[in-house]
Amino acid sequence: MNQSTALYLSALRQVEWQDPTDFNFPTAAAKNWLLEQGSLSRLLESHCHSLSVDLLHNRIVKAEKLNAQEIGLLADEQCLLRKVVLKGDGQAWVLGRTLIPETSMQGQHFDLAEQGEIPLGLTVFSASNVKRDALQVATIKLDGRTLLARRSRLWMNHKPMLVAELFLPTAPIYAKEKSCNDRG
Ligand SMILES: C=C(O[C@@H]1C=C(C(=O)O)C=C[C@H]1O)C(=O)O
Repeated sequence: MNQSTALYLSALRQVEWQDPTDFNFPTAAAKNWLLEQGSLSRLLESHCHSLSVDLLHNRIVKAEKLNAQEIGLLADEQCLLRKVVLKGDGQAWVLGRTLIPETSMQGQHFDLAEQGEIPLGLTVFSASNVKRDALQVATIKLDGRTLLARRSRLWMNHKPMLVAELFLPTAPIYAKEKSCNDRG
């Protein structure tokens, strides 16, 4: 893992999550990205020719490694911790950090521990019963930039996982919006 990825992951762990109703979205487009209820992977796919995943970490963490918010949103049990970088046409767009309780992995049609370099959302949102709740948003100030992040709980066949996503500097969420007076 390179230094900037480690820095981003550390920042994502320390962020102060906010309720979307209290958040000042920088643009309408950013609001749409942050509040996306469907698969973020699918939304990213629609902005590139090829979406790929670099798997950085995929190991079980003990319950004592979870913070109080994570325990409150999930359960006080050991979880699979999955960290990835989602890339659009080779550009690093999103850092994903997902906690999947062991009980959430049981009884699924897919072994989520073996997800590998397939975007998690493509599998989760293929399930018959999926919903997203507890969505929170945040800004992260790093290297003189303000980056956007979100965290939400996904329920796959009534079993929860917690997904945190940091939008990296080249992500399409930051694309300059054509204002009405933009020429061309
Ligand atoms: C949860 C989703 O999966 C995406 C893919 C991830 C992965 O492959 O680990 C992690 C976070 C998400 O950005 C989604 O597409 O909404």
